[in-house]
Amino acid sequence: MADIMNNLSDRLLFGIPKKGRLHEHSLALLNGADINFYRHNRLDIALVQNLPIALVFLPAADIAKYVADGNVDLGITGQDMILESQVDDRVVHLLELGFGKCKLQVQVPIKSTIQKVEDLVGKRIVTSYEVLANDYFEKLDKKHLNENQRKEGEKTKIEFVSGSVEAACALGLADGIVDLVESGETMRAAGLHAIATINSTQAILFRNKNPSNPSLVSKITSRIKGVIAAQKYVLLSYNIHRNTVSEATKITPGRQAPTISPLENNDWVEVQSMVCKDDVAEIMDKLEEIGAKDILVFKIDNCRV
Ligand SMILES: Nc1ncnc2c1ncn2[C@@H]1O[C@H](COP(=O)(O)OP(=O)(O)OP(=O)(O)O)[C@@H](O)[C@H]1O
Ligand SMILES: O=P(O)(O)OC[C@H]1O[C@H](OP(=O)(O)OP(=O)(O)O)[C@H](O)[C@@H]1O
Ligand SMILES: [Mg+2]
Repeated sequence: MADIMNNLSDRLLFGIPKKGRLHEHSLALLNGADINFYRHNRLDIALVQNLPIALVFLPAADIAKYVADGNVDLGITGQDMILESQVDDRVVHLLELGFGKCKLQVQVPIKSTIQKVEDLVGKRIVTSYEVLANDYFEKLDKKHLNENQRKEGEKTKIEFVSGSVEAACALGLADGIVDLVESGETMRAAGLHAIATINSTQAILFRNKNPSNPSLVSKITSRIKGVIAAQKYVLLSYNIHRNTVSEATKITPGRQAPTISPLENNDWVEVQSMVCKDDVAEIMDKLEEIGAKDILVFKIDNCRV
């Protein structure tokens, strides 16, 4: 422990969610970016073995503030946490990470008479997103209540709970909640449905305005960018008659441009191109239709684009 503390001064501090929905995904990114570390049992700081970085494992909710205040140089958390912590103007967004995707929604019991957000004006809301819920309902209050009513305490009441928000209506604590929805399973299981979306969020890599080692921040950003691109794309290779190349490369234009290599048989060429994983089946169908042969799909382990 003492060793670790003495070793922090020359290291870039990188905040990683210590639990919850972003934890495993963040570790997978570090692994893909070859950021190797050993974490002692129960210790929330880990030294990276092959780079001058120390990982600091923190609750996702705190990472935004630590990065904004400069206690930590770089971090991963949800965009929602950055907004909720009110630090958006004090950090620099580097990369959207493609996980932790969900929506912050206003939800009410399916059986309730409340059908639209306007019906919640003046009522009780329970949430873990006090700031965002307050902003949202303050605007609604302004629209639907006059100044006197707002002064006389007829405003919508926002109450904070740190988790299990979905239970609040059934427990009689709230008329509606503001909570995250991904699959909708939690919401449905609690007998709730969404009547409005406040915002959509995903995990991002972001930094402090004056990181201690900017070139190392750039290096990590490029590595992580490569890992994300590798997850998103596959490499497609196929053979096609020269006469059809221009048609084929319209189907697979590549990120920059496709690579075209001659084959021993002069009339045919091999084309290699990165394509989005989600589109690959449809692209293969189209290539087959125009006469492409030997269509192969390769997984990309890592890349720089
Ligand atoms: N169901 C979900 N699907 C996708 N992303 C989510 C989900 N729930 C939360 N997130 C994202 O993860 C971030 C951290 O939330 P999470 O609830 O995982 O953290 P936590 O409260 O620290 O952990 P826990 O709830 O396990 O105690 C949120 O700010 C949001 O961006
Ligand atoms: O739409 P779903 O896929 O069901 O996901 C949404 C749920 O995930 C989060 O809860 P979490 O698992 O973090 O539990 P918590 O309430 O203890 O924070 C969030 O607060 C919702 O309850
Ligand atoms: Mg949670």
